[in-house]
Amino acid sequence: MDKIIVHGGTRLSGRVKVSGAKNAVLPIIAAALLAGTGKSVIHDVPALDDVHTIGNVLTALGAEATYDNGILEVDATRVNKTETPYELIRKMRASFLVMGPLLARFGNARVSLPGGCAIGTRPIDQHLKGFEAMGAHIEIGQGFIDASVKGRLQGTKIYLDIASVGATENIMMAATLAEGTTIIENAAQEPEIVDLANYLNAMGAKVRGAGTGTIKIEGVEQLFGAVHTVIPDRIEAGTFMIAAAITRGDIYIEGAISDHLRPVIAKLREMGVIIKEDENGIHVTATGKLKAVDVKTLPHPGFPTDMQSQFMALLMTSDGSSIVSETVFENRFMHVDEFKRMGAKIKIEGRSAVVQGNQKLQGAEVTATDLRAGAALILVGLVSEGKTEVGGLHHIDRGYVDLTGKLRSLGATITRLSEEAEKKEAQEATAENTSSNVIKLRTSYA
Ligand SMILES: CC(=O)N[C@H]1[C@@H](OP(=O)(O)OP(=O)(O)OC[C@H]2O[C@@H](n3ccc(=O)[nH]c3=O)[C@H](O)[C@@H]2O)O[C@H](CO)[C@@H](O)[C@@H]1O
Ligand SMILES: C=C(OP(=O)(O)O)C(=O)O
Repeated sequence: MDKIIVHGGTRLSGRVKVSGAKNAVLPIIAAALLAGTGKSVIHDVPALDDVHTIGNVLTALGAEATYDNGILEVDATRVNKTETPYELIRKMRASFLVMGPLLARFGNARVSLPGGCAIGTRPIDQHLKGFEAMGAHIEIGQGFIDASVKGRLQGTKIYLDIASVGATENIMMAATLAEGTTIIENAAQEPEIVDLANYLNAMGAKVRGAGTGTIKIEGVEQLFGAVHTVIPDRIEAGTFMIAAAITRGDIYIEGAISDHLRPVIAKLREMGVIIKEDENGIHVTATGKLKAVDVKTLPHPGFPTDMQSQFMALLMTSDGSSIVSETVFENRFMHVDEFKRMGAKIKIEGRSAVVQGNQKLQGAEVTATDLRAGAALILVGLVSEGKTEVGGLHHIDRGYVDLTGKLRSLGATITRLSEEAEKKEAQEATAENTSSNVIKLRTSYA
C-alpha cells in the first residue's frame, strides 16, 4: 500500500490553488443523467477517485462520458439501464444519488443499498421518504432498493426530519421532472446544494430557494445537457487554512470563497489566526501561541463535520484545552486513536472530545480511518518531531487532488511512497545494514 511520509517542523508559506468541490461535483454528475438530450460540459472537475467512480456508474448505465484536463463531458441520451450494482455503490456512498434522477427520468431505479461506513451508519430513510411522498413505490430486498412510479412523480411538500445534504439533493433532482411543484422543508443549505440547483436550472429546471431551508421545485417535462463550472472545494480550502495555522505559516489560498467558510474563519480568528479575505481567495497567517476554542459541528451554516478532524489537529497545538463536539455523525472520532499514537492527549466523552493543547507531538506510523482523518494526520505530521508515515491513502485519494504535491509546493517535507518504492527502500535499507555490519565485523577482526 502507498504511504505518505511527512517530516515535521517546517513553517508553510506560499500560494496554493483550490480544486473543484468533490461534494458539489458528485451530485452534479448524477444530475447529468436527467438530460434526455444534449451534452453536459462540466468544468473544474477534480481528478479524484470518487469522480472516477461516479463516472463509471454513469457509463455502466449507458451514458457516454469523457474526462480531459478538468473538463467532464457527459451525454446521457442513450442511458438504457436503471440498475446500479453494489460494486460501485460500495466504493462511494454518493453513488446513491443516481436514484433520484433515474426514477424521475425513467420511472424506475434499482440501486444497491449503501452500507454503513467508518463515520456512522448513514441511513437513507429521508431520501426514500421523499420519493414515496412523490408517489414512488419502494421495495427493499436482497441488498437492493427498487423504486418505481406509474407515470410521473408527483410534486408535493416534503419535510425532512434531518437537514440531510444527500436527501435534499436526491429529492431536488427527482422533483425537477415531476408533475407539479415540490417543496422541500428543513432542506440542507450547504453551498453544494446551491451549485447543484444552478446546474439543474441551466439544464432547464425551475429550482428556487436553494441555500435556504425551503426549496421549491416546479417540475418540467424535459431537461437538456448544460455547461457548468463547479464551485471551489471549501473543505480542501479549509484544510489548507489549518495547514497555515498549525505550522504558524503564511498561505494564500487561491479560489477559496470566504462565504462558504464562515464558521471556519470565525473559529480561526477566535484563536488568533490572521485571516484576510478578498475576491480571489483567503490569506491565512499565524504566529506564536493560539488560543484554545470549543467547536461543535452542525449542518451548514454551522461548523462543518468535514473540518472536525483537521481542526482538532490544530487544537492540539493551541494554548489550553478545548471541547470538540460532533453532532452530525455518530462515529467521527476514529482519528483520535491515531492522534494518540503521535502523543495527543484527548479524552472522548460521548459525542465530545476534550483536547489538551500544547502537546508535544511525535511522528509515528498511522492510518487514515476516513478521508478527512487522513488529511488531519498529515497536518499533525507537519508539526510533529521526526517522521510520520500515513497509510490508508485510498481514503485521502477520494477527496484531495495531489495533497502531497500541493503541500510540498508550500515548503512541506512530504513525499508519497508507492508500494514498489517502499519495497525497494526497505531492501536498500536491509542491504545497507548488512554491509555496515560486515564493516563492523571486519573492523573487529582487524
Ligand atoms: C458526497 C457528500 O456530499 N458528502 C457530504 C454529505 O454527506 P451525506 O449527504 O451523506 O450527509 P447527510 O447530510 O445526509 O447526513 C447528515 C446526518 O443525517 C443522517 N441521515 C442522512 C440521511 C438520511 O436519510 N437519514 C439520516 O439519518 C446521517 O446519518 C448523518 O448523521 O454531507 C455530510 C454532512 O455535511 C458531509 O460530511 C459529507 O462529506
Ligand atoms: C464524509 C465525506 O464524504 P462522503 O460523504 O463522500 O463519504 C467527506 O467528504 O468528508
